[in-house]
Amino acid sequence: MDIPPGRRQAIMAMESELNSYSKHSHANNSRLDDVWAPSRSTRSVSIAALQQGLVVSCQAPVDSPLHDPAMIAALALTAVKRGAVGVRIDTPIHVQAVRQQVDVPIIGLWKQQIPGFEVYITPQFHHAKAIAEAGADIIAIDATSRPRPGEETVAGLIAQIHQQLGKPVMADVDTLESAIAAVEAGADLVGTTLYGYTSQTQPYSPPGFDLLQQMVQTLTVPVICEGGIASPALAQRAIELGAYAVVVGTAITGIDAQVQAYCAALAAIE
Ligand SMILES: CC(=O)N[C@H](C=O)[C@@H](O)[C@H](O)[C@H](O)COP(=O)(O)O
Repeated sequence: MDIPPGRRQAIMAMESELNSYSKHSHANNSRLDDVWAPSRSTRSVSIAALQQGLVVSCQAPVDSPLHDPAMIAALALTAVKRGAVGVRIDTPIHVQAVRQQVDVPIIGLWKQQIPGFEVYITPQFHHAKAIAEAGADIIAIDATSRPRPGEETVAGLIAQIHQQLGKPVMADVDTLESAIAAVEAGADLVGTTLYGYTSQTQPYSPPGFDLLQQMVQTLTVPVICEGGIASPALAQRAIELGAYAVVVGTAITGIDAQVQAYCAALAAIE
C-alpha cells in the first residue's frame, strides 16, 4: 500500500519520538536522570505538531532595536496568534522571554562566533544546555562537516543533548552528506538551514529545493525547509516537495534586512 509522503513523515516522526523517549528511559545514569528529570516531565514536545505548518524564525541582528527579549517575544506571540505552529529563537534570554508567551514548540539555538571556527549555530554542548534550560523544546545545532572546537563531534553533541538534556535535535545542514551523517548520529529533524552558507554550497542561494528533495527521498526523519523562503508560494512549494514543515525568518520578521533591501533598491535608481 502506498503511504502518502506527508503521512509517512508523520509516522516516522512519531517513531523517532518514541525511539528518543525510550532511549532516555533506558538511560542508566541516575545522577543525570535526577538532574534532568524535572525539565523532561514539565514539557514533552510533539514534533508531530509541526507537520505541514509554518515555523517563524524570530531573530534580529545584534545592533537592531528588535534584538531585545520583549521585542522578540512580541514577534513570536504575534506569529503564533496568526497561525504559526512553532518558532525558532536565538539566544537564551530570548528563548526564556518567548517561553513565557507561547506554548508551541520552540526550536532554540545560540549563535556564537568562536575564533578559528566557522560553525556558529549552537556550536558546543554548553550552548545547547543554556538553550534547553531557557525553555527550548528542540535544540538546533550546526551539523555540517566543518571542524568544531574542542573534542566535540556532531555525533557526540547529539548524544549529549539526548542523554543529558532530554531534548530532540534539529540538525542544520548544507549538503546531503552532512544530512545523512546527522541522521546516522541520531538527529531527530534535519533542516536545509545552511544551504548556501558554507564554502561547499556558497555558489548556491537558498531555498535549497534540490537539497530538500534529495533529503526527503533519502532520510528517515522529518526534513525541514529553512532558508530563503521569501513568499507564501515558496512555502507551499516546499511542502509539496515533501518538507515536513517550513521555517521562515527574514520574509516575515526581518525588518532590518527588508528595509535595507528596499532602500538599496531605491538608492540604485539613476
Ligand atoms: C544561515 C543562518 O544563520 N540562519 C539562521 C538560523 O537560525 C537565521 O538567521 C535565518 O533567519 C533562518 O534560518 C531563516 O532563514 P530566512 O531568514 O532566510 O527565512
